[in-house]
Amino acid sequence: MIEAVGLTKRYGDKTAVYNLSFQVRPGAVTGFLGPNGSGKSTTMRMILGLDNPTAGTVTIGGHPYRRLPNAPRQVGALLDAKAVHGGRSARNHLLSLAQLSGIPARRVDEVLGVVGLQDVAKKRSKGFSLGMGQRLGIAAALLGDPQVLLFDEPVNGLDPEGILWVRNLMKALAAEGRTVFVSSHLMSEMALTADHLIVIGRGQLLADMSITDFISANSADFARVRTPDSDPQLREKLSSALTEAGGRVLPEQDGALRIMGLPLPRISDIAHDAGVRLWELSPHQASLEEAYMRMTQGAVDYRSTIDQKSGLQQPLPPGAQPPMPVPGQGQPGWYAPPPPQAGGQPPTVPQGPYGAPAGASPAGPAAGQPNPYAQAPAAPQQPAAPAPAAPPAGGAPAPAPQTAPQPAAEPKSEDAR
Ligand SMILES: Nc1ncnc2c1ncn2[C@@H]1O[C@H](COP(=O)(O)OP(=O)(O)OP(=O)(O)O)[C@@H](O)[C@H]1O
Repeated sequence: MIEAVGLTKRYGDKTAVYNLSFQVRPGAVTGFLGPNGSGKSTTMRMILGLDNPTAGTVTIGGHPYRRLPNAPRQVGALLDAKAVHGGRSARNHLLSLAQLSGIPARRVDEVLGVVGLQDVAKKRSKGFSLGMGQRLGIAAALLGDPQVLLFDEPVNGLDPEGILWVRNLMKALAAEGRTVFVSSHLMSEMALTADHLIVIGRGQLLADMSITDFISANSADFARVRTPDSDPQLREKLSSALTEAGGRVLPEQDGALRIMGLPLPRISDIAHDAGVRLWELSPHQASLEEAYMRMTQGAVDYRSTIDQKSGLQQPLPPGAQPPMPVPGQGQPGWYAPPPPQAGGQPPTVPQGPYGAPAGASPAGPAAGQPNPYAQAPAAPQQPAAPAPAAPPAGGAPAPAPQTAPQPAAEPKSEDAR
């Protein structure tokens, strides 16, 4: 298990991670989500002992990474697939990593087979495609047959077959009882792969819950209603009637209406009473992507000037009400309506492992430390220059950038796959 408690990282004035507490448990794939620059890679580097926390702790199997005995056999990681000596063959790259960690050479051939690179094992990695590089990075992570695995954007550059392979691999690793922690920007992929989600925004915890809970806590059930295209007045009439009855009405891109706050039978009755024929009346639940967008839109650092100026919103139809802002979560867009609760309040969310709300609100400030985000402007910030990669911390032998280690407290079977 990975456990972070009050984890904070500052780079000069920049607070990359603030008071982050979470657990990543074995036997499940835990997705790690957050907008660009929200602190995912920094968190992973701290887990792997590549960066020192400014405050707080993070342990693997109860030990800081650097104190794990034979760490490369306890924890494996893919952080940067490009961090490979391009002049070396895939096999030699893995062999050198194996030698450093006392892993037998036969394991190199095994993992090359697992990731499907056996036929190009003797080719120099500088000729590898992005997808091949990702596979080589995954092979390096698997080398020590670790119980704990961290993957930073593992499906980057992979084709659909490769993405499916990674998905099945993650699930299989978790099914073997391993701890699998994976960051990704692909929500649809996370919805298919992860059992549990940890979501951060501007370095702070936004959610720590199962995918199912995350979607229901951050999205609203809604109905789609479509009136005959030939008569736009019917749409307006229905929109007014539904609004009058207490529903929230938003336009869909295809001309339908999205209705929140009214059950389907009631919508049907209202339409009937108003003399409006319906071509569609269907129940819906927002996708993980919509739920994620809704949760994180207040914590996005980098936003297109086009989005800033015109937004994604469409003009509302007559009688329709704009979505209400949710405290601490920014202004919802048309695709991310507030939950259908009185006053547009955010839903009750499950408690996190430390008693703090694991859902919409960030964890409280660390004792004695001011919250650096307390005064953060709601408006998007100016894009900053890309951050330089953090150097390995201190003088301790750092793991190879893409190959980090695995935890001591959990038993593991050698060559289990
Ligand atoms: N070595 C560093 N020095 C200064 N600032 C840094 C350093 N590393 C990261 N940062 C800053 O910390 C913040 C978090 O960066 P991080 O790379 O952890 O985010 P991320 O969530 O992984 O982003 P992405 O999804 O774009 O990879 C960013 O604002 C980044 O510029």
